[in-house]
Amino acid sequence: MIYTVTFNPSIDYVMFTNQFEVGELNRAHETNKFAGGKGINVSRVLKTLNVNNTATGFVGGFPGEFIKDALAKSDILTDFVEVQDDTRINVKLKSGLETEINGPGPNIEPEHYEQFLTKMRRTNSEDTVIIAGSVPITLEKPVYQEVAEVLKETGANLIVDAEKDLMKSILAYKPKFVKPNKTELEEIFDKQIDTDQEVIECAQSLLKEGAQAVIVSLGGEGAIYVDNNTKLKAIVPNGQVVNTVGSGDSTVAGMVAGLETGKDIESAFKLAVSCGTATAFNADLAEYQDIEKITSEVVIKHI
Ligand SMILES: Nc1ncnc2c1ncn2[C@@H]1O[C@H](COP(=O)(O)OP(=O)(O)O)[C@@H](O)[C@H]1O
Ligand SMILES: O=P(O)(O)OC[C@H]1O[C@](O)(COP(=O)(O)O)[C@@H](O)[C@@H]1O
Repeated sequence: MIYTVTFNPSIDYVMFTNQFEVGELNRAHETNKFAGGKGINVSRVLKTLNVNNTATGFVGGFPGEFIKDALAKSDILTDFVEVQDDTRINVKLKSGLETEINGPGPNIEPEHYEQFLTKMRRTNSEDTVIIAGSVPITLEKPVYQEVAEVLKETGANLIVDAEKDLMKSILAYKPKFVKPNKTELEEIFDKQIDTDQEVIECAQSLLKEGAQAVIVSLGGEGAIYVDNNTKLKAIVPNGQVVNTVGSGDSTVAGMVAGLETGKDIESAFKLAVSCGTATAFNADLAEYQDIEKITSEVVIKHI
């Protein structure tokens, strides 16, 4: 089974405004609410690609009910730990520019965390676990590392999409791949990255630290894939960007789906970026027909 872990899910409240003035009354002309959080987005796109999976993590209160309900409607299996506090609601403001405010997340009690670890202890070497996104601030333990330690024992495959220290903390556990975006890569290496060669060198450093492969997503510039044998660059088509929230998560989902269905690295990577771009061009996450169309337009080069 494929499991996605979202420690800190969210309702993504997307508001489209014609203009936005800080400190003034602004009115949205359209709003949407989506079940979000990085692992949950991966689950949703995996399901769109007909790859069954189970979403786990912590949910609470009415936003938690909203998320479980949305996933059930999409036939996605869930196995969340229920907490007392409300799951966060993240605001995504689309006013020409994209502005995001993400909440800190609910209180997670030690017994909730223990219940979650028990679920991870039930995985086995046939399973893949994708851990993605931030950790609620009340969960002070090194949870990424602790989960990676459990998975090392059970033999399950690990895939990670998280910021700076969270991602760095698990490299030694040899994740199948990690997916920083360019900004995250710059934060990890504390320097500005301007060229593909610099991206490759940073990715290779992550390989040296233990990652088996690295996908660096570059927004509208596509993405670069690096492992010890292969270096690929994906060029994505131009189109109308509607909402890039979840693009990176969609990239992760496409890669997992590609590998899971036996595609070679190049085809899996092509599917990955096609999912990312199909999401960027849509109000919600990528839809199947759009992914198929964009796949025929993406160009993959060996670099
Ligand atoms: N403006 C865009 N035009 C086309 N594709 C995009 C655009 N922004 C994002 N994407 C697609 O989504 C992927 C992930 O986007 P990126 O912004 O790098 O990740 P994240 O959401 O993690 O910050 C990119 O590799 C690309 O395929
Ligand atoms: O856990 P974090 O880092 O606060 O991120 C959560 C947010 O990221 C998202 O998962 C989107 O992530 P990406 O745009 O990087 O794919 C949103 O659904 C959610 O609001």
